[in-house]
Amino acid sequence: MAHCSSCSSSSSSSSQSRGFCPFSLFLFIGSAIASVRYLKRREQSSSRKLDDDDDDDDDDDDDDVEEDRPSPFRVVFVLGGPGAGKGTQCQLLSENLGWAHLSAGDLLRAERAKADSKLADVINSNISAGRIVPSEITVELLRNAMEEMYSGENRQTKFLIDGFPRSEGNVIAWNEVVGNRANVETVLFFECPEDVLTSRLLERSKTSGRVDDTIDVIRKRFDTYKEESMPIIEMYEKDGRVKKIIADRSMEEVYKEIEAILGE
Ligand SMILES: Nc1ncnc2c1ncn2[C@@H]1O[C@H](COP(=O)(O)OP(=O)(O)O)[C@@H](O)[C@H]1O
Ligand SMILES: Nc1ccn([C@@H]2O[C@H](COP(=O)(O)OP(=O)(O)O)[C@@H](O)[C@H]2O)c(=O)n1
Repeated sequence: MAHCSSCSSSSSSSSQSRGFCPFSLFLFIGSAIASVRYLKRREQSSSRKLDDDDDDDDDDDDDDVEEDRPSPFRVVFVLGGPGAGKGTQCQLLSENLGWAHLSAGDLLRAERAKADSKLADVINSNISAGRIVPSEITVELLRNAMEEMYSGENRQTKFLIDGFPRSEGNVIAWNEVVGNRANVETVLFFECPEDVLTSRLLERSKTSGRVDDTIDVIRKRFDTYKEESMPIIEMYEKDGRVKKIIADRSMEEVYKEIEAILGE
């Protein structure tokens, strides 16, 4: 057993001769308790790791999102008709305020463009028809992008999610896959008359190279928006998370309003 310096200095010879020092005993018991606690913790963490490994088959990626993340991701959904200016504003906001911009449409187009993508056909057929791509595809792309940005150098935790959720299926898939690991703080709703949207989209079509920026598909996208996306915006309006943005104004005016909202 170790001897403490206070005992040794005051009565070293007597304590050594008796082989007992109360302070040393105290230290010994303290370190024994600490060792037992340490071993217990090690045991718990290794059995937890095994559980995780077992879970990997069913629930593999959930652990990646949660791993040592202190609090839920902060999310703002950005909704509104095609051409309302969602992408334009998100781009500005991410440059100036540090929110990451994730566009559901951009992620789908990027997946479609991959040479080896098995999803290219299904994504393409839906986008070309102005319909909603199956929700599990879109949510998976979003979830992967969020994880990637969180694991990157910046440890990104604030996301502007542009063009999502656009249907009941989108909401259900989000709740299943991301759920309470993200806190949807606000829903920005860009309101803009249809004739303005049409002229913006036709203007954009001159340079966008998008297969869906043609008048026929634009009309179909408006129908999809009214039938599937508007009910989702109304749902969020009821729970008080919607901030309506009058989008038929200059880019600067729209930007200032949103900047004030996100800066609150
Ligand atoms: N406030 C605005 N006023 C005029 N044109 C705009 C405005 N905001 C965006 N645009 C233009 O309208 C088109 C559609 O904008 P975009 O941001 O791509 O919309 P969304 O992402 O909602 O489809 C783009 O060509 C963009 O440059
Ligand atoms: N949540 C989403 C977002 C986009 N999409 C598809 O991607 C297309 C383009 O969406 P986008 O957000 O890039 O473009 P805008 O319609 O807002 O201009 C949509 O018309 C849908 O076909 C989807 O299926 N689900």
